[in-house]
Amino acid sequence: MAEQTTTTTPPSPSSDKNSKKKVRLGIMSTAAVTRHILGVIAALNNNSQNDDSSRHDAFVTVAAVSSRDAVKASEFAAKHNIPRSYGSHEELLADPDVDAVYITMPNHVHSEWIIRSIAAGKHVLCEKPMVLSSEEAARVHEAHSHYCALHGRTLIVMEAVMSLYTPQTRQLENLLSSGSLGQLQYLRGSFQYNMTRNSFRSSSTKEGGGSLWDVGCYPIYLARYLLKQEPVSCSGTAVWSSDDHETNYDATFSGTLTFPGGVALHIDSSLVTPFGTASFELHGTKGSAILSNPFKPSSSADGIVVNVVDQETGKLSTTFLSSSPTAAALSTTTLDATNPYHGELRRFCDLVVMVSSNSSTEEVVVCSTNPQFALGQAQCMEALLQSARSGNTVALSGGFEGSSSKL
Ligand SMILES: NC(=O)C1=CN([C@@H]2O[C@H](COP(=O)(O)OP(=O)(O)OC[C@H]3O[C@@H](n4cnc5c(N)ncnc54)[C@H](OP(=O)(O)O)[C@@H]3O)[C@@H](O)[C@H]2O)C=CC1
Ligand SMILES: O=C1OC[C@@H](O)[C@H](O)[C@H]1O
Repeated sequence: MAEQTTTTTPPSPSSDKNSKKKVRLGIMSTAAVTRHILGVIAALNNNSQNDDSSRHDAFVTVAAVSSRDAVKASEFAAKHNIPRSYGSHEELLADPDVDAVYITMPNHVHSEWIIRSIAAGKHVLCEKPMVLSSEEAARVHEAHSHYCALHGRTLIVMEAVMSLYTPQTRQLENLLSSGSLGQLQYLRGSFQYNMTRNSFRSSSTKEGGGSLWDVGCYPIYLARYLLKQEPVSCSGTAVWSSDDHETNYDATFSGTLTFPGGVALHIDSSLVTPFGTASFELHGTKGSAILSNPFKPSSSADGIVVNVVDQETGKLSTTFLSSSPTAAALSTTTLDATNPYHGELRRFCDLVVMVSSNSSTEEVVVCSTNPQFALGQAQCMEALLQSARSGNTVALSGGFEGSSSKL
């Protein structure tokens, strides 16, 4: 467990020429996943140079990068035009000109570095999964509450789940609140691919390896986010990578989570299918919504097919929610085709600026970035793995106090 330290002068986001706040981000590690956020930031910078409208203002800048290896850090910094590089994460945390960190290390060290970052007074965007157990979740929660109370300052700690920040997800929220699908009956989510490179993903499940932690988590995040509820029980089945319980991981996972009122979520995930697939479906008493690329939409054609049966005439109508102009045969509603990593980064930076300027923190309490959201997720993941190991259905306590109402 990291020692807690205190900061004397909390950093505050810098201002550009138009007095717009820019969050100064420090990237922790040279992981492959950083390419998504770096791509968004490069595009933002490019746009703001070529476009005077505030629509394209760069709201974030990468101030520094750290790695366990100073040479790697400096090469990464040179490649991506990052002003400062450090050969240790401690040095980055001591940089007063870093407001927030982006934690991209392997899963088993996330909670340690979140806690160290909080103690250094930094806002945190941490790659999923933020934590690997309820115990880690509770430690992060305690460190966060302790820091905020001691310093009278709100720190944002957000789990980087890009799927929650897409236009498709906004559209699903609208569909559910409109009631057009009727009473929800069940949801189904799937994410599989062929893991071709060696990584922490083939470490034991205790260390965050396996398909459930890597990709099976996405339909669970999305369902909890949309339903605004925590499941009450679950069961899971895995195809294990070996017979050694200490070191094996789930190469493939299938599970069912039951929410209050009996709504079921079926999930499956795999690291060993020959090609990648992903889908998410919601089925209600009046209709269904089917997404072909729900977690990481990448093109304008990644939309939602909504089938609704008219209760009086029995007639089925199909709508395709998409930004694709080729969907002319169906009744088409346009979605804004935004990069999911842009939505995620924008949300994080808006929250950092909001709490740094001491404006209302009410939104922080009710948004999906509340640390409670990660706590509820940790309970689901632990319970599913426990069920797959034991062969029993596992009861869930409904999440941490207030987690579902604060999504
Ligand atoms: N949201 C998304 O779309 C995606 C999210 N992810 C998440 O991002 C994270 C990183 O995944 P990925 O990019 O594939 O990872 P990589 O394997 O590419 O990189 C992880 C980095 O962490 C550092 N590292 C490696 N081992 C250790 C260790 N034992 N302790 C501390 N640091 C270590 C290394 O950086 P260095 O040598 O510089 O220290 C390494 O480059 C994971 O949590 C994953 O779940 C991954 C892919 C997509
Ligand atoms: O989080 C993730 O999402 C996309 C996958 O390709 C990747 O392996 C995983 O870590």
